[in-house]
Amino acid sequence: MELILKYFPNLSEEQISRFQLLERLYQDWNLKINVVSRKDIDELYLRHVLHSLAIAKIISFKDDTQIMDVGTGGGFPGIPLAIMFPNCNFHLVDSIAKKLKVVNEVTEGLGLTNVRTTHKRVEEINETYDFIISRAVAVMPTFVHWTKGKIAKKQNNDLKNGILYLKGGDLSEELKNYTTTTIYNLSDFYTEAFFETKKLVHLPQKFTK
Ligand SMILES: C[S@@+](CC[C@H](N)C(=O)[O-])C[C@H]1O[C@@H](n2cnc3c(N)ncnc32)[C@H](O)[C@@H]1O
Repeated sequence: MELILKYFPNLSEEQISRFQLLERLYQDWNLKINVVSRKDIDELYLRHVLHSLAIAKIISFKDDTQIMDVGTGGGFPGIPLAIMFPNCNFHLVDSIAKKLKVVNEVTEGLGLTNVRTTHKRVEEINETYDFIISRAVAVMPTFVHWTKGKIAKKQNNDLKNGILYLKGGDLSEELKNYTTTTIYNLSDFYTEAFFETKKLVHLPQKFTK
């Protein structure tokens, strides 16, 4: 938890208690339904929470921003961001029901009212969002194809509506067709070795049509 406060020192009491509660909730639920690897549970705050919150290092979502987390798995990056932005709406989607069971239990345990979940493939979702967030789900061309037409035209935030994708490694080949993409190195935000090769990609709306 100190790790979170190191990079996000201005959290409210409610946010701090929710972030603290996360560890126990994931430990408990992970014993029943394994959605996070053992090693990752031991380093939940580093590998999952802080990693998810990298998105909050480049954007402070305005109130009422609509966000979909595609392939949320156990709730990342959606859950930490829903704690961070309690006045934004998060739609967490995954094609595997048992993962969403954990997400629903954690959401309830935290008392979050800004999270809903849907058990579907993202291709079957017919809504629009200001931002589509994701981590480790598909290569970018596939992801762009799946999420086509799901970004709202109206802009409410300083950053252009679009995809915010957490990725690792060399992205030059995968992103060569998306020329106005911005790639953020997470090592610019965080000093831990885990983030050395990690990136956050922002693909603005016009490339997601
Ligand atoms: C490697 S896991 C990543 C989970 C989570 N985002 C994280 O970073 O911890 C990929 C997840 O994407 C989901 N997924 C893959 N293709 C999908 C699709 N077309 N629609 C919805 N979910 C999908 C899988 O069920 C799985 O839970």
